[in-house]
Amino acid sequence: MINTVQPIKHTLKGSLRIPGDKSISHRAVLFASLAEGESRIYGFLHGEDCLSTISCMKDLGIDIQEKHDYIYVEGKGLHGLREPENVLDAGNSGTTIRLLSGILAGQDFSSVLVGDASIAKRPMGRVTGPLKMMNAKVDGRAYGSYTPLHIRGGSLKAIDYLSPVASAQVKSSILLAGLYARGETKVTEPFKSRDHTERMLETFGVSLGITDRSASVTGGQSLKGTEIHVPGDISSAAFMLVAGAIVPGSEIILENVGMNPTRTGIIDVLEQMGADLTVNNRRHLGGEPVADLTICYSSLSSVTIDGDLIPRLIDEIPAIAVLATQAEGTTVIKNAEELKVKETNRIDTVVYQLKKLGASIEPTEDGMIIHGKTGLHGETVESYGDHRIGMAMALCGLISSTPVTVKDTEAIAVSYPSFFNNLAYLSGE
Ligand SMILES: O=C(O)C1=C[C@@H](OP(=O)(O)O)[C@@H](O)[C@H](O)C1
Ligand SMILES: C=C(OP(=O)(O)O)C(=O)O
Repeated sequence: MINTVQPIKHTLKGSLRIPGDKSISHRAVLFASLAEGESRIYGFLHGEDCLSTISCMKDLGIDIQEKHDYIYVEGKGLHGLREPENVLDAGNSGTTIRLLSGILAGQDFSSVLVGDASIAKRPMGRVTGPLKMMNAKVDGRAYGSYTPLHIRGGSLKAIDYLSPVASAQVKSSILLAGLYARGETKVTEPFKSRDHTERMLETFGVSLGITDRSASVTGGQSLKGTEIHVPGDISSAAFMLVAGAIVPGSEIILENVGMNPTRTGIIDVLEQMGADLTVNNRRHLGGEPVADLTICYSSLSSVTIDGDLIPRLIDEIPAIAVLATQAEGTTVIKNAEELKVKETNRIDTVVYQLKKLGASIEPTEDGMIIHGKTGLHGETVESYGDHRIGMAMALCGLISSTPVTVKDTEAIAVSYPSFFNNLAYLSGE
């Protein structure tokens, strides 16, 4: 699928309810499946990644049904999964394959996990390594470093793991395996990563030990079915925040956006850049903070983004790079080498596609440098099947002198299926 985005004739105006958070939707389905009794998930994201999680859990014998306004899951308890008859397909979703690996490490049966061509290039050793330390039998290409993964779980031993990367997927995978291990399993990270697993396990009745950069769980605790309300995804909201900040005259209201502090790096960056952003109606939805955001166009200045801010905005960097092209001065993004192992190498894909549109941007070993403010012009750009690259390029079309054509935009359905509809609504079409 190819989409051409025309330069905006007027402004972006209106109020949107952002679709459900992808990270939280995955976890809700996984944990509800492992819980005892029924769960209902409201506000679930019907993105392709989360649908991959549902389909894997169905293949593991869980009854999951789509109801009018919620997803019904009949949990079978920690030991209620059945050996799948076929390979489990995670599609494009790193979260699915890595979190599920942790769960499968605790199962006394054999399973094979695969994904698409992008997943085949992404590192799995970061989870299979510690899972092997816990005594799971895991194999795959390069000794379990790449898919397909074969996991035969069983009785696990607890570990105290010092993760070399700040990754919620690594942390979550090990903690989930830890539910099946004897004793206390602990993960410590260089910087705190998103903590949705810890918060939601608590909602399901599991007690955890949490410190600044570590989380621990004692094995053998059971999960109890519950109701989950999924907030809007700040990573999807980020694209609309950037759109509102760069299209002159815009005013956009985004309702019900997740404001978990481990995810709000984009808010900090917008504020530091001088964006006209207001956060209203702060409240809690289940175990997560949410708010309504109003973004208006304003002039922007450059920032430096590094250190512990990086895990708090890692998925927003493609959108932030577009924002930085419209900010006066030089924006530097560093310590973001994790970008290289996402759906694409997002340092390369962001830099080379933005360059095609006239941006002054260069790659570095661990990030990028963007000189602003530059005008952008129309061109045909690639998304390389990466949802966030596709959306970032589409934003450029709103402010370019001539239309921007983005290739392979079907990938956007991975996280934000209504992206183009939402943009069309805001532009009054
Ligand atoms: O746990 C999660 O839901 C996610 C964690 C992050 O990945 P890493 O754990 O690889 O940092 C993020 O980039 C991904 O989109 C979702
Ligand atoms: C990296 C992402 O997701 P995942 O790792 O689940 O594929 C993302 O959504 O940007």
